[in-house]
Amino acid sequence: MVQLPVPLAVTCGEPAGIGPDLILTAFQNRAELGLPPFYVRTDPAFLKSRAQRLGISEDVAAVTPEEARATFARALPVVPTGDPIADTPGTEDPMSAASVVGSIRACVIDVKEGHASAVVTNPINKAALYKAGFTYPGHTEYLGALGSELWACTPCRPVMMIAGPELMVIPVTIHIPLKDVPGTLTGDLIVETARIADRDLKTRFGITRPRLALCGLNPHAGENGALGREDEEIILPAIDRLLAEGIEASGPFPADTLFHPEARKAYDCALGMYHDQVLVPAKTIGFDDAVNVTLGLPFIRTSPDHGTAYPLAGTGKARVDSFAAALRLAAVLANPKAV
Ligand SMILES: NC(=O)C1=CN([C@@H]2O[C@H](COP(=O)(O)OP(=O)(O)OC[C@H]3O[C@@H](n4cnc5c(N)ncnc54)[C@H](O)[C@@H]3O)[C@@H](O)[C@H]2O)C=CC1
Ligand SMILES: NCC(=O)COP(=O)(O)O
Repeated sequence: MVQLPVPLAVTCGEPAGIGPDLILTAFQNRAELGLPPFYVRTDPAFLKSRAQRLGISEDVAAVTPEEARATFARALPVVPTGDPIADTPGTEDPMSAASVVGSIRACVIDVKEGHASAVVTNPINKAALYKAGFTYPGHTEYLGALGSELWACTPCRPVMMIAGPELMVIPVTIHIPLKDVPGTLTGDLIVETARIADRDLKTRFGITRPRLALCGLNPHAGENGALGREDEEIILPAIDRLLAEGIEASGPFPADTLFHPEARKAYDCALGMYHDQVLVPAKTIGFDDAVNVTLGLPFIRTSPDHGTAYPLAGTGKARVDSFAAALRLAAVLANPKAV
């Protein structure tokens, strides 16, 4: 008998967003999209309601994580979170925050307990969760905390990577206000981030000698200090430290000319000093096929590269490509030998 792979655990994300639509569309087209088996942790009645709204007639089955693998061929396996969720596309319900966060935590526990091979998250509305008392800036930071807690390893240092077929990028600082970036950027932060990138690109992505290109912080990478000193005083010494460790780091490069096709041939992954510096080119070049991957964790986590897209929720207009790519990549990273 052919043994099916261990399924992926998928979070519901913000119920008012497009996450539920993506789950249902992906399941409906699982064969054409070449998707590995997965199950979702949410309220099954809510997903049935969204399916009806979208005109998707696939069965939704309430299961345990152990039953999910065998169910996937006939019905969308859903492990109930216990809390009822209202189906109100585009309008968030403050009551759903606990279920959204609980779904993330439960999926990570599933991996720890061997029920799932990896976690794939759907977009959350960060502001809505902050309002409900969620203290982490985003999934990335929360998953780092869960990794440290559940694996009892030295504190996990999660690193955000947006990976597309044409460009892979990492923001060194992640979800912080732009005004705080210069004060947060230190040599240690850059070196730590690049070490994790180097290690995970080798071990998870099979790149033998990852070439990391580091962006400068200031226009023209500081123009020899005339346009800012961080490039010379923080980033350049960090690159020297990385080179001394045998990590193939280069830069600091002016970010405005690092992302055209010819420049991209010279590196495997670009490290930016702040979120938008590298997420703008990554999403511009690969919005539909790029995947958000968290490096530095003791488990695999991927996610689509986009957000909740409220106006599209419940309309059937959300494109499933990035979510499908996130499912496929999670399965590959969780089981590299199967590829
Ligand atoms: N990983 C996560 O949980 C993420 C969550 N967010 C959250 O999403 C919310 C909305 O953020 P925005 O900046 O508006 O980004 P967004 O990605 O939701 O939307 C940006 C634009 O892309 C379009 N779009 C997004 N996904 C699409 C898809 N699958 N198919 C077709 N069009 C799509 C939207 O309609 C909109 O025009 C925020 O609350 C933010 O916190 C944003 C990024 C990642
Ligand atoms: N813009 C991408 C993003 O912010 C994703 O954040 P996270 O929730 O995956 O940490």
